[in-house]
Amino acid sequence: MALENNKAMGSSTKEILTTAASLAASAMLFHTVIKDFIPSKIRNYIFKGIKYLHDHFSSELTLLIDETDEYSPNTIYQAAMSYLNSKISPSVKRLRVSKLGIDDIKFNVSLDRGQETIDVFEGIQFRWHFVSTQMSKNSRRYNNIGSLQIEEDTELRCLELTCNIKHKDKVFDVYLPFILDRWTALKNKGRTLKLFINERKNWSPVKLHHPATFETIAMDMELKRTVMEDLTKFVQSKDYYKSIGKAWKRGYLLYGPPGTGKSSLVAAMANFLKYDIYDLELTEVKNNLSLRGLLLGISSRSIIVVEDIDCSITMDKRDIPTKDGDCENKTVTLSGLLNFVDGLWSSCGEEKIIVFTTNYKERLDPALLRPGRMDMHIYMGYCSPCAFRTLAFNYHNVDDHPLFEEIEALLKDTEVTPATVAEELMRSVDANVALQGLLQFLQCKISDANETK
Ligand SMILES: Nc1ncnc2c1ncn2[C@@H]1O[C@H](COP(=O)(O)OP(=O)(O)OP(=O)(O)O)[C@@H](O)[C@H]1O
Ligand SMILES: [Mg+2]
Repeated sequence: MALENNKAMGSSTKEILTTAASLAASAMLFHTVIKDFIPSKIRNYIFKGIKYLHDHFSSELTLLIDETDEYSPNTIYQAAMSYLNSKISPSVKRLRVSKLGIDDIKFNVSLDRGQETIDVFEGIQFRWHFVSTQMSKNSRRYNNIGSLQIEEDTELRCLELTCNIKHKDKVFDVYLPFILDRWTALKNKGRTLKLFINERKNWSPVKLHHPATFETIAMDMELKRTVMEDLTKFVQSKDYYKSIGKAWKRGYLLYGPPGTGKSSLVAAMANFLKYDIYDLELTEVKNNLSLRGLLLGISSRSIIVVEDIDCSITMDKRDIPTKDGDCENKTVTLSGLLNFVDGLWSSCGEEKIIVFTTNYKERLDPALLRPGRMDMHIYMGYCSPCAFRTLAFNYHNVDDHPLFEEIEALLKDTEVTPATVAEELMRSVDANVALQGLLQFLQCKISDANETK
């Protein structure tokens, strides 16, 4: 449209465009010459004028793609960042290099802040510029629901996409959808799952290589089937959640003694659903405001796990009002966490699973156990005969053995965790030796218990 306008305007417009372009090109030189003679306020004023002229007559279209859309990650930004990693022009002089795991053969190379790269797509040239702005410490602003937010040292990251304005339709109809499709395909196809850990206010990813699957988890068969069905139903229920007006998320509370497979079950869930895990260490989080920032930075299709919830949260402290009346949080509180779990924040972004684990369910605040808060409570108990068979198969590939009957009878009489049974089974690569060792271990344990009675 803009191009047609230019044509209609004829050669005089072309002259203006050329003038504006050369004005902009001379700006740098101009800046160098005048900076010693003209005060900065007047200088800025002159530059704003030149920029206005340039923008007004320019035939370029620039799209700004912010990292976050209000409080949720911006999918276009994520897709474009991933796309650009494979499109960096040879002329780019500054790159960021990382490696997700020690055994990863490939380096992840990405643009550094301030760098530009050119992508040619279907013969059209697109210029990408990675812009980063540091917001000053303790900036205060009101959010869209009118409450005061205090933000510290925020970095605003943004991608600028520039092309000729005549390609505007192509950008929206073809180029950006292509980048998004590529990203979705990459995310779903044989990708390595990630485990995110919170360090101060940010999430740091490492590769998730946990081998646990629902096949290897030793637990009651019926319970295992119920959990798997519940997860499958959840991922297929997008429309259902929408129709009942609920955020598309599900909460699980895993409880039981140490070494019964709670963390392993979380890994099995992630491997089953192909979801990333966000391991939220609450003791590392300064206050509810930081917690909110972290939670809002979590992508959809992920599992948020808070381990040992009974130890990691302040149950009794509440928000402490400051002198000037603002409600500034001094610590992470249960109310802050619950606000997220079933409050408005959790509806930003979709498809999330929240898992809390604890060794002591009875120590949890009743607010956390209230009906409807955690959708499913899963007890991970001591090793049952059925769980033992799974472990024997995991470690020695045996599904029957003459010692099974005796071991299973002893397991009914004593409390041994699957972790302990697994440890005994790993003592030898020979199944006969390992099972004999386990049998002796159980016999000793029971006779010790009888002696102390
Ligand atoms: N139910 C189980 N099925 C298979 N392996 C298990 C199971 N429970 C424990 N294990 C084995 O024991 C190890 C420790 O288990 P895990 O860390 O999952 O227990 P946990 O319940 O999370 O313990 P904690 O309460 O101390 O965090 C696992 O790496 C796994 O090898
Ligand atoms: Mg654990």
